[in-house]
Amino acid sequence: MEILIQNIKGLVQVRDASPQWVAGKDMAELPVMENAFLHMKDGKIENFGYMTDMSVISADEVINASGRFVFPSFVDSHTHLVFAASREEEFVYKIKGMSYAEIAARGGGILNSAKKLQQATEDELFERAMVRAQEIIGLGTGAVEIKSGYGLTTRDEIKMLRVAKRIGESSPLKVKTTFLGAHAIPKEYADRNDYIKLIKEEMIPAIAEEGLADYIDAFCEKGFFTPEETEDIMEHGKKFGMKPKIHANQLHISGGVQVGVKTKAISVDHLEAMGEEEVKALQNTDVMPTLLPGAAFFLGTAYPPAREMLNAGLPLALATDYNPGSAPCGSMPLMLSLACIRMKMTPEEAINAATINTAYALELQGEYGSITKGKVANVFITTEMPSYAYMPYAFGSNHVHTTILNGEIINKGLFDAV
Ligand SMILES: N=CN[C@@H](CCC(=O)O)C(=O)O
Ligand SMILES: [Zn+2]
Repeated sequence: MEILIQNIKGLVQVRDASPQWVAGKDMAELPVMENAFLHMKDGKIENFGYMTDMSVISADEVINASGRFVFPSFVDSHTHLVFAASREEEFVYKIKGMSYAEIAARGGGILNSAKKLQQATEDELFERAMVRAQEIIGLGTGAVEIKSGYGLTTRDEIKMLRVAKRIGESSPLKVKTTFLGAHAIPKEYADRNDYIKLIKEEMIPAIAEEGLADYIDAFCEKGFFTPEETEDIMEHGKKFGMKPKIHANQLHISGGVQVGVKTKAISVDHLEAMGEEEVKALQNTDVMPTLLPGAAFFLGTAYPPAREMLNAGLPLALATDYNPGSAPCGSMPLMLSLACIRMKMTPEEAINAATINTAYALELQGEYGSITKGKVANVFITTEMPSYAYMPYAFGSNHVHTTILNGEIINKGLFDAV
């Protein structure tokens, strides 16, 4: 299959040689080629350039993108896409003033999702998660990380990860999986060490045996897992080939950032509660700080101090955290808007954060996250818009018009019939 997109108003995130990531001041630079063409062949980006330099290309499909922009598909590097049911009853408790921690302490929150997930079959979970997978494809996402963490028994954690893997096999999404058995301690464990022992001695070996997880995660937070426990679990996971990616500093300065640095995590995610020491700890490391503004928006907590982190020269990634408890939304375009509006990131910084830097956070920067020859042909064409900054500016609408994943047209002209 060969696709040619021509007369592109702006080809966004074009890079001849893709960097590992972009950090600090460099995040303000977003390379955009105006009046461009993009040629995709056999699932890969074959060539791109200015229309004035285009030679004759005989493609199976020729798309005229005049007035529209072409972006590399978003990489959403943090989701809990597999869950059994929504939790809007807790949404109402929150509206009435109860905090996330109070709801969790009363058996709501993660434990509530675990109860529902344990009752669902693998096929039921798969069907429900596939609906979400289709939804995020329509919102411009092409690669996604999916965590377990609502199973909390060996059987159910495995069930979740099998479903996550099946999504990667049954949809055009590139999927990476993360084992998050250390999401919460189930109520039946009078001694928390017994649950941690189960994670280390039973869950991790069984999951590794089936090759179900690329990464290992823990919710390092007051009332969940301590920094010492997190470190112990991360180190154990590493022995089984799972690299750390940690839920850190969401509600408090939890020590999660430092554990991430110490255990050489690929990313530390959330970072709503950051002090100077945490920012410093991340400097000169390979850890990608990943911000999840959908959770701060939904829970009404402080937003991560993005500008301070950028001023300190750090790279930033942006992901949705799509989950039923703290961020029931898988829209990467909305994350761009929240990053700009609430965290004072510029559109250029936000787009870099949601493409090349999230690709790094999934170790996919060699194949995804930019328009670079030889990378996977994962792109979307926008609706007609005056500039690429219109994408985060005009929040709440879907500006993704046509989705191409692995060099195949997935959704075309979603709004043409409207
Ligand atoms: N913070 C921990 N885990 C999820 C929320 C889980 C839930 O409430 O179901 C998060 O990333 O926000
Ligand atoms: Zn999360």
